[in-house]
Formats: sequence, C-alpha cells, structure tokens
Amino acid sequence: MLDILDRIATYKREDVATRRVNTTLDDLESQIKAVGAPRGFAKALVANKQPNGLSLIAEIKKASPSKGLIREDFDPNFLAQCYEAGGASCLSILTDNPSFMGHESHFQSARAAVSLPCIRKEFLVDTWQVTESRAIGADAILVIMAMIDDSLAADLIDTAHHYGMDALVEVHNAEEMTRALKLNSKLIGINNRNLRDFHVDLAVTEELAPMVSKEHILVAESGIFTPFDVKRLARTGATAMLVGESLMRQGDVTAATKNLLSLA
Ligand SMILES: O=C(O)c1ccccc1NCC(=O)[C@H](O)[C@H](O)COP(=O)(O)O
Repeated sequence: MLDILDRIATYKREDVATRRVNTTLDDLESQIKAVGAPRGFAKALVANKQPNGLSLIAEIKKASPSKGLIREDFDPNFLAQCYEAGGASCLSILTDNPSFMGHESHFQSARAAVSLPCIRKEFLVDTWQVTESRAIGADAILVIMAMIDDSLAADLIDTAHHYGMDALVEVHNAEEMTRALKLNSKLIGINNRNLRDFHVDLAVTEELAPMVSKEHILVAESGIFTPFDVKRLARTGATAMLVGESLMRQGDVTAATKNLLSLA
C-alpha cells in the first residue's frame, strides 16, 4: 500500500502536469521580474540567532496529515505578523492543499505582510515547481530526500540557486544524510518526524547532527514544543529550528513565539 509521501508525490506529478499546460515557463519568468529579489533565507538564519542559541523558522500550517485540522482561525497575513513580532528569523508557509489545506495565496499574503525571508513548504517533484516558487515570491525551497532521487534533488537545488534562492535539504536518517551531504546546498534540515509513519523524536537530530560539518547550516525540524526542547536542540550544534504545530495551536501567537525563544 502507498504511504502518505508516495500519495503526495503521485498527486504532485499530476498537478504539475496540469499547471504547466496553463502556465508556461515564460509566464513564470514574467512574474519573477515583478516579485523583487530573494530576501536571503540562509543568511537570516545565521544572522538572527536568539539568546537561547537557535534562530526560528516559524511555520504557517492550517492542517497536516498526522494532526488533521490544527488551527481553525487561520489568517496567514496576521499570523506572519505575529511571528515577526515574536522574534522569528524566517517563515515557512505550506502551499499544498489536499494534505495541509495550504495555498499559494497563503504564501503570497504572509510574505507581503512581513520583511522576513520565506520558504515555500511544498513537495517538489519537478524543477517547474522551483520556478513557480520564485514566481510567487519564495526566498527558499524545500528538497525532501525521502521523496526524490539524487539527480532530481541536484536539479532542484541548481534551479533554486539560478534564481538566487536557498534550498533546505531535508533528511530523516543516516542514509538520506549521506546523500544530502554530497549535494550543493549548505542548508541541511533534520526532520524529527518520520514522514511515512509520523513518529516524532528529537533524538533524531541528536543522532544525525554529528554527521554535519561546520560549513553547513543545520536546521532541526518538527516536534518542538517547549524552551526545554529548544535548549536540548541547541546543544546539537544546530543553527535554527523549524516549528509549526506548537505555535499554530496558541491563541496569542506572538507571546507563544517569544516564550519559545525565551524572549518573554
Ligand atoms: O506534519 C505532517 O503530518 C507531515 C506529513 C507528511 C509530510 C510532511 C509532514 N509535515 C511536514 C513537517 O515536517 C512539519 O510541517 C514541520 O517540520 C513542522 O513540524 P511541527 O512543528 O511538528 O508542526
């Protein structure tokens, strides 16, 4: 039976086939001219570390396959402003609709509301989507090693760099990390969530972080709920953390962000 990642990859390929009929690369290139230069995602992560040792990529996510609906009262523009006021260095915005209730318009509206660099959180299976990402304003893209082969990963990264974007290469085990470290991106994300069975364990970052050299920028992702979790991950040598659910479930998102960063 196909797991969620295989199902997402299948419907993404179908979706891209449809989209590229309606929107040519020339159309996207014209849109890129209008969105302005990328904001420097990796640079912001390094420059804006918080007193607790990590910088924050704060995620705007309405729902997920593992948790269902996470936040009913969902205004990407307002949430982006809360995250910026709370001390986030960058934003991550889901655009996948079938599994996360996201949309490209969420990305555009959140990015327009702040001055922070934004990564488009999307499941990329074709370089066309990288061009589309820049056309909607993305400053960085996500490359999920569990979902694609090394050749496609290299092409996605090259295309991102061609447009001046950064590429966050995401891994969950030692085999994916070995493959990721051979690629041409300094941004490595360790996802504490197994995207096939949804099990989450912060020990995944602790186990894999020693494989990453000082030349890389390490991002710990998923399952981060408390300042204690943040301190634990800061000890691994990570530069940044990516947090979604724990902040998305809060009434006062600004206060919760400050609290997680120990700024309150
Ligand atoms: O979150 C899921 O259920 C999920 C399922 C399948 C593919 C990807 C999935 N999530 C992406 C992420 O890992 C998270 O959105 C991100 O790292 C933030 O995690 P969290 O702070 O635990 O919301």
